[in-house]
Amino acid sequence: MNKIKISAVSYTNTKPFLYGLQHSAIKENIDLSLDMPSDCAQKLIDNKVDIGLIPVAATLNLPEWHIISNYCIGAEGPVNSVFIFSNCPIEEATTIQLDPESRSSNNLAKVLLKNFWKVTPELVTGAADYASSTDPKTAFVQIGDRTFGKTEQYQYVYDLSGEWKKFTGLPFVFAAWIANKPIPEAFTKEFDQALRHGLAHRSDLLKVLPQRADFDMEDYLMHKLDFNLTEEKRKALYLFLDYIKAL
Ligand SMILES: C=C(O[C@@H]1C=C(C(=O)O)C=C[C@H]1O)C(=O)O
Repeated sequence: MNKIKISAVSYTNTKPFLYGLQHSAIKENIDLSLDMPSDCAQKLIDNKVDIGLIPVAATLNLPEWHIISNYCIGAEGPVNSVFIFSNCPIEEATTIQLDPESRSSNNLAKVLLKNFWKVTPELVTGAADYASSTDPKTAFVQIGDRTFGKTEQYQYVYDLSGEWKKFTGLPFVFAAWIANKPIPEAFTKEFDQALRHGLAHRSDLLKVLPQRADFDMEDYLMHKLDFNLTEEKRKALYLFLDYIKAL
């Protein structure tokens, strides 16, 4: 049998899933690569992989897509790794730099700016001074491990899934396991079992992950991230896609 090609996110948030895949027999049947989220999406769009843990916003660029797992990268409220960092209140920012590694959170920022904060700053992709501008009215979106320990460095910090919760009352799905073609059910069943195994062994994973004084890794992996793709999260996902389409 040809191996199923999979692209997964290279951040800490995906380590429980990797643990599960690496400790299950399914590892013999998959060809796994680790990529930044924007590249996971591009690989699935270009059909270089069959399945990706892709930013849900990128489904809008796929002619065919199937959610193949009951697990995701989500949050029931603040996630503690997806932020707008700013030196002024968000309502006063004139420029927002977007994160080149993100697809979902850049769009989440746009949805919140328009519909929740009701402001229209300039949005910049590929800023030369991304995340290092000294302009007091320039803020930036940032996701993943690069945000760890940064919440003390900026005067105004907006946790985007926390803000989404205030706006909609709903949880949020950043990324989901999505295929660009039908995948046999025997495989998806075994795949979900492997992911579940990884989630059940987060405490073992925490023992080997590097700890940092400025970030609560246990709280992040056990509580802030919520990996279950519940009905409410699916509802939030489709609502989010509707908001993106209306931008
Ligand atoms: C919670 C996170 O979720 C992520 C955010 C993504 C995005 O903005 O496109 C994509 C995948 C996830 O890794 C994070 O990266 O910190």
